[in-house]
Amino acid sequence: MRRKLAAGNWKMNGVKAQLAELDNIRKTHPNPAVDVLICPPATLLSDAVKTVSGYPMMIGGQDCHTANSGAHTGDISADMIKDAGGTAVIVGHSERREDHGESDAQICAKATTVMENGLIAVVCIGESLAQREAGETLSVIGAQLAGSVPDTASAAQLVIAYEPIWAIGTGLIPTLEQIAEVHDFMRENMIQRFGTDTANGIRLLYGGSVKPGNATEIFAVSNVDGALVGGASLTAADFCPIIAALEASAV
Ligand SMILES: O=C(CO)COP(=O)(O)O
Repeated sequence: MRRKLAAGNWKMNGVKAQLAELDNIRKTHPNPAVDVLICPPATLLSDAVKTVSGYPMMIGGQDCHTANSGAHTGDISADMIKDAGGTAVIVGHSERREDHGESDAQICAKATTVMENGLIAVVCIGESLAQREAGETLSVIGAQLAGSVPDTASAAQLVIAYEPIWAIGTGLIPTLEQIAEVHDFMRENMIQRFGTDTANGIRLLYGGSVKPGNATEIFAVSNVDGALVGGASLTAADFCPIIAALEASAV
């Protein structure tokens, strides 16, 4: 039904030498049984696409503008990412929301542009520690889903990544029960909005301190269809065991 997805977000890490890690992933997993996506910094997009030529790995962007072109110094568009050979774009990462003040409405507009360009939008949502401690997690997630996911979304072009802000880069992860609660909530929310068929095709990823050591237990959680991995996607040595754990969970 849903093909599992192991996604890596390199964030602002990597110069050309980093592309060797894509080769290493390819050598270790020549024929992955799950979808694999790496989102390098924009400067490496074209070279990353060339590096994985002939290998079933998707390459994506980490953000894009809402427009396809125009007077927006420093921004890149979904059209440019597509032109470079990318097939997916992360939108609404909490680091973009925080560093650049991005709102749900802007993220929704970005996701719409990504989909209009025929690419997959990986829409990120997640609560802060203060929101979790205040018992607001599900209401925050519900509001972010309502505000950031376009009405026009199709299952094939939408991936949602649940990334609790306090779990990103901290080594902390929610309990498995907490992950299940949010993922079940997200699935139900999508069913209410898009109907069962579409909702059951949307991949829901968990992100935040996913490592080789915790991947297997996270992938066994209800409605977790893969991971969006930051730090542990930077080396094949860390990312390949995560791919393997996802493959094992898929059988
Ligand atoms: O933000 C993340 C992926 O987008 C998660 O980052 P870490 O895996 O480094 O915690």
